[in-house]
Amino acid sequence: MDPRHGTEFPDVTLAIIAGGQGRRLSGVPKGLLQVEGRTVLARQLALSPHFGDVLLVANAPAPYAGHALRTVADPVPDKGAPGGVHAALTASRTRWVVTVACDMPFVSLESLRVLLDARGEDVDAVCFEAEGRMEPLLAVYRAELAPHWRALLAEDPSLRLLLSRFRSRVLPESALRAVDPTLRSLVNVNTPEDLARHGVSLPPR
Ligand SMILES: Nc1nc2c(ncn2[C@@H]2O[C@H](COP(=O)(O)OP(=O)(O)OP(=O)(O)O)[C@@H](O)[C@H]2O)c(=O)[nH]1
Repeated sequence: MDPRHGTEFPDVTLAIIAGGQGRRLSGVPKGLLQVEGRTVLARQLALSPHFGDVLLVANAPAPYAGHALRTVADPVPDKGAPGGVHAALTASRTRWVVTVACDMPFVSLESLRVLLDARGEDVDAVCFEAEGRMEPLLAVYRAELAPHWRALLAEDPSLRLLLSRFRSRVLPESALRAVDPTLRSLVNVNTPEDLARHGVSLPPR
């Protein structure tokens, strides 16, 4: 599929990063976790009409097969989330990529707009810092970083280290709170306790 035109962000791919093993949730495909009867993946895909393209990064794609999504695996395996972002940058057909982790059930379009509006010619990546932490899995990246990113993967870097190697714009918590007062877009669920706290359910057996 060619990148879609006539959308709000035709030069941006929405990349859902779902290549982890979800060990703290006994290996459940986290994109199939449910909120109010809808999977997290479906909630995130509801944002996709605003973007030029959409992409799923999953090393074990079978659980997501029903969605008929363009799906890629990590070209460099065993690098964790940095390898997932690399996969998205490599597979992108658009100039920019917005990454969303598949374990973030409450990502809003408004929060993505804040990130996307902070792009510029002198910027390679944009993310938020909130409650003292950067969140590089709700972030915008320039796709042409892919080869540089790949070279750095040899060092087994964290996402935060990678961001420090590029021209990254880190937006303050107040920028997100202006559109998302409780920072729900940044919630990610990793453990049974997280599921209970945020009203997220396991997929039906
Ligand atoms: N493509 C890709 N994505 C990954 C990889 N490791 C983690 N992720 C994704 O990165 C995000 C954050 O992952 P984590 O919570 O750190 O790891 P996880 O594998 O989901 O869960 P745990 O095994 O419990 O740590 C999720 O969206 C994962 O799907 C990987 O090796 N490749």
